[in-house]
Amino acid sequence: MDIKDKTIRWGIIGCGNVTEIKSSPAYQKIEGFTIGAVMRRDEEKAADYAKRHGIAKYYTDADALINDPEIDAVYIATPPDVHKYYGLKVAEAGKPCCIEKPLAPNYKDCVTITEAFASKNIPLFVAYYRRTLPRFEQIREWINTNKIGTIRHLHWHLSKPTSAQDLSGDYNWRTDSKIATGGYFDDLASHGLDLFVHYFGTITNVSGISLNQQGLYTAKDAATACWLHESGITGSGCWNFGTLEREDKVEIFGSEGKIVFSVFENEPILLTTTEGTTAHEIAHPENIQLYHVQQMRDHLLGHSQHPSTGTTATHTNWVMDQIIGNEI
Ligand SMILES: NC(=O)C1=CN([C@@H]2O[C@H](COP(=O)(O)OP(=O)(O)OC[C@H]3O[C@@H](n4cnc5c(N)ncnc54)[C@H](OP(=O)(O)O)[C@@H]3O)[C@@H](O)[C@H]2O)C=CC1
Ligand SMILES: O=C1CO[C@H](CO)[C@@H](O)[C@@H]1O
Repeated sequence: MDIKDKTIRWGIIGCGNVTEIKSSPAYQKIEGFTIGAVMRRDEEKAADYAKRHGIAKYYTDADALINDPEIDAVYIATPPDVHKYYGLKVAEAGKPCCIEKPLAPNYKDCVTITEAFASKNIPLFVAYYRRTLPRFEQIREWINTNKIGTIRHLHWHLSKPTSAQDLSGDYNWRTDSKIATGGYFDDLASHGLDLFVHYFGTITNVSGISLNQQGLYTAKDAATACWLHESGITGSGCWNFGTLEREDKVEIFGSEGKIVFSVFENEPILLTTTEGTTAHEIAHPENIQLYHVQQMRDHLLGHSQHPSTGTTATHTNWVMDQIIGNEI
């Protein structure tokens, strides 16, 4: 039976934090999608998750989920170090796939994953859901309709205090250099950089400085960079994970105005034009991946093209590797 004629049954590999509210409920809410099974290595937690979310089957073996004939598509929501391992198996099984961000810990692995799906002409989506959120699409509309004139430059400053977990020395995959060379940069800066490419196109030149200032974990904790989009717009960024105060501020500078917003916080967007400054509150859906999931459904039905694919996410990893200094 053609995928277009039936409800698409998703299997989820890795059912941790991101899936609880942000993603899984969206897969159950969108008409034409359902969740057929989940998998994680801890059986008790897998069973508990399936029960709480009303999912019929759970596995501790990913191969069993991937090859289950009652599973049509697979969402990989594990930490990034095993995205390639599972992604290649899903491509081999010939099933559409969505992989959490970042697509992999480095650009090379992203290329391998993306080519595996492309060679079989199977859709590969990546959960950079900001590309589908009304709040960020409103900004894109202002940019594209020259609301602030010709765009010249953008700057993003993201900083966070050292957390109790960072100080405790307890294991955290987000700051393990074997999983994320750039630490919280990989985890968080990826979202904004991906969004800037969505707004302004491919980045052709980028240089960065990155290091570990605090010595609290193996990953890096500080980075700064400048770059050029193919459109001629310049960008700069600064990410630091050991400051007194939290800050998350993007400024887009145009010839006739400015847009100020935050990537993670829900403060109003400030739009300055020659007529003054206005504040705009645009709420997110309860399950923040809702429109991303809806657009995967529309893509699979052949109605529209999803904005976040293996190809777009691979470019984001290329930019990140340039900044963090991973070998390309
Ligand atoms: N788009 C977004 O807003 C967000 C995206 N993310 C991304 O989602 C992914 C997961 O993050 P998060 O949910 O916070 O992580 P968690 O640590 O909360 O959960 C990870 C899950 O993956 C499972 N897992 C870990 N290793 C393996 C493995 N080798 N095989 C199978 N399952 C495994 C764990 O279960 P077990 O140990 O039992 O196997 C657990 O269920 C990351 O890529 C992250 O960057 C995260 C948060 C927000
Ligand atoms: O991608 C992400 C978005 O935000 C979360 C925190 O607020 C992160 O932990 C996460 O990995």
